[in-house]
Amino acid sequence: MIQSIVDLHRYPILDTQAGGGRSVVEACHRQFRETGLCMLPGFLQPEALSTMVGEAQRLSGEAHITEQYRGSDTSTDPRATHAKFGAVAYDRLADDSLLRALYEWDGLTSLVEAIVNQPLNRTSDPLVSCTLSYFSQGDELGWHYDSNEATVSLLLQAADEGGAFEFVPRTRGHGVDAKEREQAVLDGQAEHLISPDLTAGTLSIFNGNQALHRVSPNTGKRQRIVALLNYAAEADYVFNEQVHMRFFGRTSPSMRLFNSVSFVNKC
Ligand SMILES: O=C(O)CCC(=O)C(=O)O
Ligand SMILES: [Fe+2]
Repeated sequence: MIQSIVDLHRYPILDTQAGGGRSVVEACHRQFRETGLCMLPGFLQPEALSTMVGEAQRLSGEAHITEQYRGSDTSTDPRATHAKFGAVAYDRLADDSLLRALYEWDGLTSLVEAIVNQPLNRTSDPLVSCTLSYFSQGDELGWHYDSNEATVSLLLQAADEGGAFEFVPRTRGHGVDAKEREQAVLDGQAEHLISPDLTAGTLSIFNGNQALHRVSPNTGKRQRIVALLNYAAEADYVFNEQVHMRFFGRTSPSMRLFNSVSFVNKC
């Protein structure tokens, strides 16, 4: 099954202790240690990528649009963060969804753990564990930090103009004057900005809790679609209700049923 999802020729990660798998992990770990960002282009098999895009497009109509000006863990500078994009929760992925299968594959958790060199667990959140974000024309996710130890994203469809992922390594952390660096980033003067030309099917792993990063405004017509796969150091981690409400406009799977029933009644 997993061989029809992940390109195991390019990334022989069934065994990360020996041979090619070990080399992949070592190279990724080095990238992650040096910059806090590691990318695996062409991680998905082309057919799996188009199946995932198909599922994401089928679900796009029910994306909850979130718009906010400050996240819960933004920089010290009040100019951060404007965010507007659509989000679909984990419970909307089909039982036979390839994205769900990839997230629930223990081999991926082991790979991420090896790259970041820290024990991690998939989160137990019925909504946030693995989500889809949709950036339509004009949407963006302004400069921010994440609260997770490590963020894993899988780009399913790139924008045709704008919608770029930008990342400033080690904006904050030990012995760093975060305020000065954050201001430079927000002034457009960041010294070490990384702006990779991400292609669809790329898996990225980054320490978004130490590096300011953003998705620049999508100025093109094509929707940018990205899957976010969440992990936590603690077992059975569940995000709080504020996060659920902000991204999905509901707090639990049953609320969705309740909302759609009341919606039908109003029609
Ligand atoms: O869409 C992306 O590539 C990054 C998303 C992100 O930074 C986030 O959801 O916190
Ligand atoms: Fe982020």
